[in-house]
Amino acid sequence: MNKEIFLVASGDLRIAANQSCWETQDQMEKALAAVLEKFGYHIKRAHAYNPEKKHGFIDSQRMGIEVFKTIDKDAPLIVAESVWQYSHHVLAGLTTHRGPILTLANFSGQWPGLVGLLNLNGSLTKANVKYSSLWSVNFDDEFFLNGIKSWLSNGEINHPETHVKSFAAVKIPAADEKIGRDFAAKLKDEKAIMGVFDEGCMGMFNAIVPDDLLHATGIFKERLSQSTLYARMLTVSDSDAEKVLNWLLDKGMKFDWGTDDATELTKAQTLTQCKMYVAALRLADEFGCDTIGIQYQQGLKDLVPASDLVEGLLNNQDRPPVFDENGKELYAGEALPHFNEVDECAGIDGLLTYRLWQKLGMPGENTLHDLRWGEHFKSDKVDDFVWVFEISGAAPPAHHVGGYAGSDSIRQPAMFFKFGGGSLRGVAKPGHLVWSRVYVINNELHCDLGVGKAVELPKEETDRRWNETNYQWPIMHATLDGVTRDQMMARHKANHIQVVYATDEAAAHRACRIKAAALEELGIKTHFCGTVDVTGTKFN
Ligand SMILES: C[C@H](O)[C@@H](O)[C@@H](O)C(=O)CO
Repeated sequence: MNKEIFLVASGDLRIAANQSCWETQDQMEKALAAVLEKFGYHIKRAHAYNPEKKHGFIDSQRMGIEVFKTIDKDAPLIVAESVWQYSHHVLAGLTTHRGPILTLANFSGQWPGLVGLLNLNGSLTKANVKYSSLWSVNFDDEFFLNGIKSWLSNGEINHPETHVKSFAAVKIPAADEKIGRDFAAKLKDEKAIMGVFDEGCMGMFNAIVPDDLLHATGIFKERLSQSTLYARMLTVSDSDAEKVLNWLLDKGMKFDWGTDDATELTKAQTLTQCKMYVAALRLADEFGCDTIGIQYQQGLKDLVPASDLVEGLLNNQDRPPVFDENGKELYAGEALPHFNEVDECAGIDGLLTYRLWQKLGMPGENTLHDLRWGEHFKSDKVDDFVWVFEISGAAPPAHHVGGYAGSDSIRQPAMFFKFGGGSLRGVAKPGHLVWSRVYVINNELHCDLGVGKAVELPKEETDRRWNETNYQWPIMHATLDGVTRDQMMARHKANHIQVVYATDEAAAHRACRIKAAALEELGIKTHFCGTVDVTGTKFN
């Protein structure tokens, strides 16, 4: 391989995020350069630090296109990430790059860099761009060194996928298959509407499902606008907003209110969020939506506080009642599954899972999380690699220890959310899980799924993990059965992962099989990851 390797770093659109994260990115690039020098390779940054902006990231699609004009198309190229990044900043350039591409991140939770890497990988996969990927805590471990040697000598890294079994290659019990297929056939026949409040959040190309692929599942998009949502918020009365807030306070939910609008959560911000909650349900009802996604970024973030509290409430079956202007209760007694950051892949999954779980007699509340980071943890209750699943919004209080009373709302970090607003935060209760992810590859919908557990960690460890990441956001301590950290990182084609609880371990395995059959019936090719009891013999 050419001894000179180009490096690009895609960043956020929000200048405050790019400035806050620059130091970490710079340190990471220096550590990487030192390792590559040892192997006789030299890094050439394709874009310089910008002293006026005070960061060295590609911060727009236009800038990315201009930077790629200066890169030799046949040269080896590393996309190095230690921050949350917008994939479309570099996607255009990467689609026409001919040399070997390596996407790489430091395995750290400080900023959502791993989340950015996984989004980029999912986006490149959907765009049919060939790439290799690597991650490392200090760039000195065997896994990383073997990977980088392989890339430097062959221009590629092949991560084994021995933990994956495709649905087409196994035989699940006929009774499970029938339940899943019958359920999905009905869903497909009856059809469903996915309300999309402004498509394409934060450059997440992988999160946009092409309409023709979606239509084949029986789901159709209703393209809605966040401008309409804002206009509708203006029509919600103060007393309707107060009723929502009082309902939450009566349930015991806590709000970390202060008085400084710029740095603290204020009651006024929370009340605006309550108006958004009411407006979202009224609009969803008006358009007959079965699920909705509000992106918040690009547009709404410049007008009002964050949508995160709203998203968590919508995803919970027990939630403040909302009425239309004629007094009819909307979606009475039901959640309105919400896909955070308008991640349409999660939207398909969230809707199907909510309804299927109810059919199976289990609570249907589910959510996406970011696959944020993780570390091995050993105690008398767990000895495993424990992931930090964490997301700014969308986690339903039903997932939290103590429900509403165990949940609180903390001001969103100013670097991402200048108008504040609170989260709906809690610690996910211990229990058995089914995890999944729908993604696009070769212009087809696929889904990986498996089983795992939300585990209990000591309070100090929860606090440590929160402080290493975003203490404002809901957290789940998750272990994945039969899938190692590196298998997960190598295979997962998205920044998000969907999770739902099952009543016990046997139910998790059975529901995972049934869900796979349902997805197959919708035309989504499924793949069991890890030690799923596909034959249904382990728990008899
Ligand atoms: C606020 C941040 O940009 C987050 O939205 C980001 O880390 C994500 O959640 C990406 O999925």
